[in-house]
Amino acid sequence: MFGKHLLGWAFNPQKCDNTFADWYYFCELGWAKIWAKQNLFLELTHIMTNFHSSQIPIAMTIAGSDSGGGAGIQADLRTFAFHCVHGTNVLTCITAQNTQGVTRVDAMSPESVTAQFESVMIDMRIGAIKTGMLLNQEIIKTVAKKLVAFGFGNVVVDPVMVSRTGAQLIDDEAIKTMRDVLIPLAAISTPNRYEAQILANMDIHTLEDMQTAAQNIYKLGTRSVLVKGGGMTGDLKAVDVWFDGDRLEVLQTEVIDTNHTHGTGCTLSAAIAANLALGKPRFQAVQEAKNYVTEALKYALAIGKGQGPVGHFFRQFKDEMQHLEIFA
Ligand SMILES: Nc1ncnc2c1ncn2[C@@H]1O[C@H](COP(=O)(O)OP(=O)(O)OP(=O)(O)O)[C@@H](O)[C@H]1O
Ligand SMILES: Cc1ncc(COP(=O)(O)O)c(N)n1
Repeated sequence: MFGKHLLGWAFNPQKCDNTFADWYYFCELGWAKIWAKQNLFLELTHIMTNFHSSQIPIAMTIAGSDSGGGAGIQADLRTFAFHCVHGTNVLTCITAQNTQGVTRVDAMSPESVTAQFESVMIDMRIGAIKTGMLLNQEIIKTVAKKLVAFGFGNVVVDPVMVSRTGAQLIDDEAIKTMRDVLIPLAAISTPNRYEAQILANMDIHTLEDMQTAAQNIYKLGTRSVLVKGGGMTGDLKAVDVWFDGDRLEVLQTEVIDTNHTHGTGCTLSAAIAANLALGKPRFQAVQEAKNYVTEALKYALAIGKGQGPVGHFFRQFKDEMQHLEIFA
């Protein structure tokens, strides 16, 4: 009984309220104490298995691996964990990457992408999916086909096509497929400035441009769109524009003064997907995700020789770790 109550507290998403540290400490300390003092391990394992299948929300990321651990699948899974959402993943490519850039990319085959997707979908109840780096036209088409086959609509499409610095990451054919085939399947699309320029077919320099672009991209068929401002200048860096066919909203936070912004886009879309999996409405999911990214930027990690990653749960450990001087 005692074990049941403790597990209920530790893994109840309603009570979780972003306290990844609570969860961590519970596992590290609480669990060990229970084992040592009461020898209830087998009972707890049994309860946890039942709990897992019935109550923990599950999300999926379809994205690439970042060997440096700052973006891609690695950032997505950490973000899901912070939100107390179990993360599953479909790997689309493997990048050799660090804080200074990408030196090699190996694509997974469309057959592998299909197999990973089906394997998870037929077994678990997925609440929301996010897509990240899909790399090429074949993989984009494969993902779109599978989403349609499973009738899955709770999808956040982060159309990774152009980096925030303006470098094109996928070829023109793949961009066309992203625009014509995948974006129309999205519940929420989250283009950055340069991706929005391509999708909306216009230059973006001002807040008004971001608003017009959001309205144009909505016409592609996505059920809502968030044009992100990280690639803008000045205060607009922290401004995103939302349009869902009805509401045109400007989301603004403080600008965080850091160069260590690697993984912000991945983290934002993963946090939106986690919030959707937790059952939050779309606009609320986006608002809370933006606040989460802003917090993660405050605890960005000055690691490596280049642009370090955002700190996904370091806020929780700030008192213990401040002396290490790792934060940006
Ligand atoms: N310096 C900053 N201060 C506050 N918010 C920021 C800053 N930089 C980016 N953001 C926010 O981070 C989120 C991600 O936006 P961004 O435009 O950087 O996406 P992206 O280009 O896909 O990401 P990346 O740079 O990781 O490729 C947005 O909500 C944006 O407003
Ligand atoms: C594997 C992979 N996926 C995505 C991105 C973009 O990351 P972000 O836009 O969040 O910095 C990246 N650098 N690597």
